[in-house]
Amino acid sequence: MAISVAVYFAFFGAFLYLVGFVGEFAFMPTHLDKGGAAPPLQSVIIDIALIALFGLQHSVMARPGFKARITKIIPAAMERSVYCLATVAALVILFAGWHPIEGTLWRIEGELGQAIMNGLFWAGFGIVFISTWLINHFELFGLQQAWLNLRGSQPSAPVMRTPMFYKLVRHPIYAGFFLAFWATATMTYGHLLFAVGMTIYIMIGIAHEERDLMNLFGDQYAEYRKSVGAFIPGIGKKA
Ligand SMILES: C[S@@+](CC[C@H](N)C(=O)[O-])C[C@H]1O[C@@H](n2cnc3c(N)ncnc32)[C@H](O)[C@@H]1O
Repeated sequence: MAISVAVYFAFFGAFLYLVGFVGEFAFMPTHLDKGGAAPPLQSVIIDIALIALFGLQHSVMARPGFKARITKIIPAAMERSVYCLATVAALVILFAGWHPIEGTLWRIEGELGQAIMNGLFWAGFGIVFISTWLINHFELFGLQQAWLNLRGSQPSAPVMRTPMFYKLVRHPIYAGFFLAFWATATMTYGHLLFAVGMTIYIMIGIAHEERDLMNLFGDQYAEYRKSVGAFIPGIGKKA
């Protein structure tokens, strides 16, 4: 339980850092436009490697086969916390190792345009945060599993949830991340590389996640895919 609480706060800290990192707040020690210096090609290679490391950790450790193997070594009640801890490690490596790439794809000069982009950025991270509560915040970050274990209870069977945003789209967390990553008044090449890399990773991750959800919830999830869009209401329904 103590480990899970510590991991929860570490994860929360990493999430807050991510907001400042993507938002490129001046007071951050590093952000998408502030970090190590290297020639452009070297920076691109380093950044792609950092995104790939995060993507691999996040995808491989989320699969049922990996969970089955790791719970032979660690207690099942700790599995999600270990996953979150590994995510924190991958994020810290990315935050520390990021190399900005000079050059700008677009820059919005007008105050209204900047305010709109800023609003979309905050809306994106807001949607992510709220959506974690709509699924099950404490279960997503491993606290519920540790708490039940402490009380000697077994976790109940997984439940498919479709409240609020989930009635409109199947992936509000990922839609929120897309908004937060792409909505910027100044799109530098470094920011662009991050947004493209994370978008590719999420799209690959979704294919695996939906396959797992189909196996877990069967017809219930199949019906959901038929009637609810992926990121934008009504778009991306799957027969
Ligand atoms: C990081 S969350 C992302 C959830 C969703 N793809 C989204 O973008 O909002 C991934 C976890 O949510 C679970 N999950 C996804 N959709 C769900 C739903 N409708 N009900 C319950 N759990 C869900 C997956 O099994 C996985 O453990």
